[in-house]
Amino acid sequence: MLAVVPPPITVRVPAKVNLHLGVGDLREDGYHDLITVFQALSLTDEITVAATDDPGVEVHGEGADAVPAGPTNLAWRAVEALAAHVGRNSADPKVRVVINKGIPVAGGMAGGSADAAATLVGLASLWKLDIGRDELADVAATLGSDVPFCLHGGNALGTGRGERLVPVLSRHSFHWVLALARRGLSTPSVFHEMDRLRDEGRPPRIGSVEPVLEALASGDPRQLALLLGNDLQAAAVSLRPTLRRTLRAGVDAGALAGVVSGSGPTCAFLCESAASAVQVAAELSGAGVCRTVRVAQGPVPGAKVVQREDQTRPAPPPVHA
Ligand SMILES: C[C@@](CO)(OP(=O)(O)O)[C@H](O)COP(=O)(O)OP(=O)(O)OC[C@H]1O[C@@H](n2ccc(N)nc2=O)[C@H](O)[C@@H]1O
Ligand SMILES: Nc1ncnc2c1ncn2[C@@H]1O[C@H](COP(=O)(O)OP(=O)(O)O)[C@@H](O)[C@H]1O
Repeated sequence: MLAVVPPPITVRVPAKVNLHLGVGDLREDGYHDLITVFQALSLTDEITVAATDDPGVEVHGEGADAVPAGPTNLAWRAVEALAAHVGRNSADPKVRVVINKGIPVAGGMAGGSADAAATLVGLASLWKLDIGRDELADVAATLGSDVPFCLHGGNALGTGRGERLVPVLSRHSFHWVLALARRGLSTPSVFHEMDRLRDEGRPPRIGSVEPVLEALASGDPRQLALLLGNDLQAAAVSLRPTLRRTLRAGVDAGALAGVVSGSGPTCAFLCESAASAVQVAAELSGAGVCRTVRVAQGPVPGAKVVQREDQTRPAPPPVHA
């Protein structure tokens, strides 16, 4: 009898920006306690998981060369973790993962975490698992601090390492311009640099989170712009001093405010409207302060299976007169 091979599953997953990233002291386990407000943005990766006799990971798209295609890829670690969790053979999971990157690599936008979250959602569907989002989030948290939020999407308040989430309501969409850098920054190095700067007595810590939650609820981008804050920003700028110029250029171009996204080096600029974001993006891309710019909006949903009719279709062949 012929075995029925399930069709491949494609999952779309968003990047994140931290609207507020308050970092506590270094813990004994090497992590820092965080109080953060995440927002999921319409800058996405697409992951396809398929049953196969030729297992492995393929990476395509922007920055693919900088992403490991072997067992250290976070998506592959997600395959192994979920297989082990549900009692499948994690040493030979017979799965192929194809990653299409749209999220900048090592950009402080949770690209690797997004791929891990998408892989969990894809495999739950491919393997027809009877597993709830909470159980999936527990597996996600073993893979990285940001992975649960990539499953969750929307807006959320993150505590602990960032893995404990409470949904946060917001009104309206917010419009962003993202300035992508030529080279990434390593997350652990930025946390180390922040500890070093604190040992030297600098810099001041950001304010409390409550006003940020109120601004999100109000939906007023001007109110939110005044409150964007990131305790890792000074460390990212210390390691990459050109970011100071990028942050200034975005505001000069008409953004309401700019902030380094997570551990950087991507800079995120909050704009008044969709039209303003397009204008800011055009001006910023001519300013020579970043590799490229993207326009995005948030919040958007977390990792989600792409229904067949929504899948990115190949471009139609050119029509000749
Ligand atoms: C800084 C943030 C903010 O959202 O995002 P990114 O800039 O990476 O996107 C996250 O906390 C990153 O989360 P993630 O990228 O999943 O980090 P993990 O793999 O869990 O940890 C990588 C390393 O970062 C440091 N780390 C991470 C999280 C945390 N709360 N405290 C830490 O000190 C530790 O040195 C850890 O070994
Ligand atoms: N699927 C993946 N996508 C991107 N990076 C990955 C992936 N798997 C492992 N990595 C590694 O994780 C590092 C951090 O990348 P990423 O998650 O994109 O950035 P950040 O932690 O700044 O949000 C990269 O330098 C890369 O080597």
